[in-house]
Amino acid sequence: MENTEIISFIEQAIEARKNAYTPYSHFAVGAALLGKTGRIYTGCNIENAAYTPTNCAERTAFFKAVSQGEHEFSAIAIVGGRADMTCAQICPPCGVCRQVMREFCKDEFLIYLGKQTPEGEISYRTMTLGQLLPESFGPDNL
Ligand SMILES: O=c1ccn([C@H]2C[C@H](O)[C@@H](CO)O2)c(=O)[nH]1
Ligand SMILES: [Zn+2]
Repeated sequence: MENTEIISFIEQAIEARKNAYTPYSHFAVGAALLGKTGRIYTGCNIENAAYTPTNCAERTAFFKAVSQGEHEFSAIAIVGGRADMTCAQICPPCGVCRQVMREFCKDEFLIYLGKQTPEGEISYRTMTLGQLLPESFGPDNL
């Protein structure tokens, strides 16, 4: 993906973040997941009064995609921050989401950690799954 494509990919994560359901943490996260078919699946975090059933934005995107028959992915964009603010700082995926990524993606899977200034300027850091989850346990280990 070239830079302008990555920016519009991150914009889709920013748009998905608007649907985050976060009455407990007030921390809203959005994700956009690019399947190898070219389709994009978005997700937001969805919290729960019992707390532990909470689903992260990244897993929402993965589970939507898999439930629609897509199993191979190239990249994910993630943005997050206080619900009443723009995502001014990057939001790395939690360990559970990294492991869910590992189920469907190899070390080369691209993770764009986006952020946006209150003025609207978007920037990002590019990481791979191999960097965020080294020496991982995956389907090949069984
Ligand atoms: O990468 C992350 C980190 C946190 N969260 C959610 C879980 C919870 O709803 C809130 C605070 O942890 O943010 C995500 O969706 N993705
Ligand atoms: Zn997570």
